[in-house]
Amino acid sequence: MTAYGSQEMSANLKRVLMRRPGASLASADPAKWHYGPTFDGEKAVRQYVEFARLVEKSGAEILWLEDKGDGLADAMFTHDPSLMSDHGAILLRMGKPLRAGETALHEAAYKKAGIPILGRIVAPGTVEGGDCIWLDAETLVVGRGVRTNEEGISQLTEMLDPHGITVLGYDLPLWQGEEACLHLMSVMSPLSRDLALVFAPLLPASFYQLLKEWGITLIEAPADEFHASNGLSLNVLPVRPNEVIMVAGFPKTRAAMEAAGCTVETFEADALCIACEGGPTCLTRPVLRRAE
Ligand SMILES: NC(=O)NCCC[C@H](N)C(=O)O
Repeated sequence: MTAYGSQEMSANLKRVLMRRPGASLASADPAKWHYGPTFDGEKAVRQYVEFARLVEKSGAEILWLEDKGDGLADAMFTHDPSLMSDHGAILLRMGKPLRAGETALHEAAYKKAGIPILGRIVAPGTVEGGDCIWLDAETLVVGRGVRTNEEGISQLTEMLDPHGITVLGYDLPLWQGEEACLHLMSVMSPLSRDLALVFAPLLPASFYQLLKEWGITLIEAPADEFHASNGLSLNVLPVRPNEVIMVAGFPKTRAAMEAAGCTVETFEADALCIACEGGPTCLTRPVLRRAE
């Protein structure tokens, strides 16, 4: 099956590219990778099993990449090295130099699955998938920051404009510095077409205004849980509109989403997500999302 296509963030997740962490993560040097004090490679591998079980339970087909010890510890965060469109996959160029080798893994996986490549970001451009949010099928918002630069956004614009897609770039704050991971998706998780979980203090102000203009209801992520989780309380994965998977341990954030009509599943991820600076959305590269 070669099905692909995704120009939205919360329609039913039908197919997804994921990489099971193994030897590379288990032996990662936390100082080199900027992993936090709760990092424990073996525990992270175990926590991932539970996350994968939740994705499988949702009914999504998983295209698996395996970690056979190539040293690419961050490669489990498959959201970032490529982006999917209805016209094929876009191979990205990572802003974090340690992650440069991951794009080739995605390219090989798409080739094997028979999924066409629409284009690729080339030097000096950089774009990471976590900085890209489809507001609708014709509008891609991209965060400009440490990981994604202006040149990368220009290349995306040239690639997508012929398909009737507008690319809008917004400056991200520096927050915890150049070594840390702050993507646009670190401060906003779309939950359905008109509902999103946000941490407004770190959103680009004019993007916040755009979301309001578009009539998107914003759930404010409780600040104490956002900070306690290194921002990961906010990174939630919709497997269907308003049906999400989140990291366990953030009851106020969970209750805020439930009060807005969401169903929430959780998994323990102190060693996997909080330590490694990436949540459930980052652990998945949607290949096919469809309303039906
Ligand atoms: N989309 C995401 O927010 N991905 C998280 C990536 C975390 C990884 N340790 C990184 O620094 O790139």
